[in-house]
Amino acid sequence: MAKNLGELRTAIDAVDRELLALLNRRAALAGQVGELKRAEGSTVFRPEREAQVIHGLQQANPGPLKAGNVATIWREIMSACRALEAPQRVAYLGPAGTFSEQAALHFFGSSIEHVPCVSFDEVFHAAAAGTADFGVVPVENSTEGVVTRSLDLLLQSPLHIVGEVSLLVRHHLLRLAPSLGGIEAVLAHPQALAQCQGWLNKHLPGAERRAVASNAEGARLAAGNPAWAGIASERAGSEFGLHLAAHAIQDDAFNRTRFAVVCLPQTLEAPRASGRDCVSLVVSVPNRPGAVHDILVPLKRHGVSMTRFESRPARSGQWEYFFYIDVQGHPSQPHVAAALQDLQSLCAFYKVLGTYPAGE
Ligand SMILES: C=C(O[C@@H]1C=C(C(=O)O)C=C[C@H]1O)C(=O)O
Repeated sequence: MAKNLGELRTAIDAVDRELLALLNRRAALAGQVGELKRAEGSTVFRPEREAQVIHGLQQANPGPLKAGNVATIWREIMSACRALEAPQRVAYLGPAGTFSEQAALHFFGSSIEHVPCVSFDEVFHAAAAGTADFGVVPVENSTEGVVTRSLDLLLQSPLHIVGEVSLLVRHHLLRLAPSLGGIEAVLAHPQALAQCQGWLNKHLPGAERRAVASNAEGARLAAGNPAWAGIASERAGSEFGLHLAAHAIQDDAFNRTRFAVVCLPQTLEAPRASGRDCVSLVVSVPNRPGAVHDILVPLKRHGVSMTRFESRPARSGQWEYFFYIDVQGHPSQPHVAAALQDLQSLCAFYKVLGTYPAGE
């Protein structure tokens, strides 16, 4: 016979008590693992182990919970377990409500200490100087291409990449009024203005476009002037009490941004193989015919897939370039190690930016 509401709620309360006991048992076990790791001098946070935990549970999941729900729930459980040791301090381009913050929460879960910064340079500086344990910076957008400042900073910095996050980026037009009338200026980060230029040309051709340090900063300013609008996330809208005057105004419905998680090598050594890994490199080759072709040959020869190839001027004034290359796999796999070794022997400059579990 079907249970009534009261009986169902009593059953749910009983399950919640069981879950609570199990979660605390899990937290105590994670704490013991932490003690063991500290005793042997290794770092507590292991992103590749967490990626495996989530992947394993998704495989074992009989439903009705969806795979995405399983990931979200366990990311939070593991975040809470880690924070019992010491909350991780994570730097990102602030203020609250930026996509960088969203990426940080996606990667670390919400049991973190927020270190919002005013620029990408400051994010790198905070993580390198130790005022933050990790930094999260955008590296690439599916509409606008690379985030050049982040790539330049990665090249110069002692930080390495230990993880990546890919976020679907939906931009909304946010302002004090719920409609489009009377907007004189639209304030946002240059990347967001560029990702929405088609929509702005069509719907707000007369409005000035003003570049500001972040989208959330644009939203904050729009909250102080009824003739201004910001382009930012829904979260930034609620943070500053703004209406969504227009929903999802990015020109590409599938607009995504990829973020890198960076830290000093002593904060977290390179993650071990998770089974779905990526190596990011930056190299330069001597300026001679065929040199760029040559660096791709070892990858082909050893059967290593390249998922990214970008160039940036080397600023030598000589039309020389740095090449940013991502390959699939982990250097502990012999074919990956052999390909990287051959590639390195051809390069005038070679730096591994990081080895990390591939984001979804
Ligand atoms: C408990 C561990 O340490 C940390 C916490 C984890 C967890 O809560 O499952 C997983 C990996 C580490 O980041 C572990 O390595 O198993």
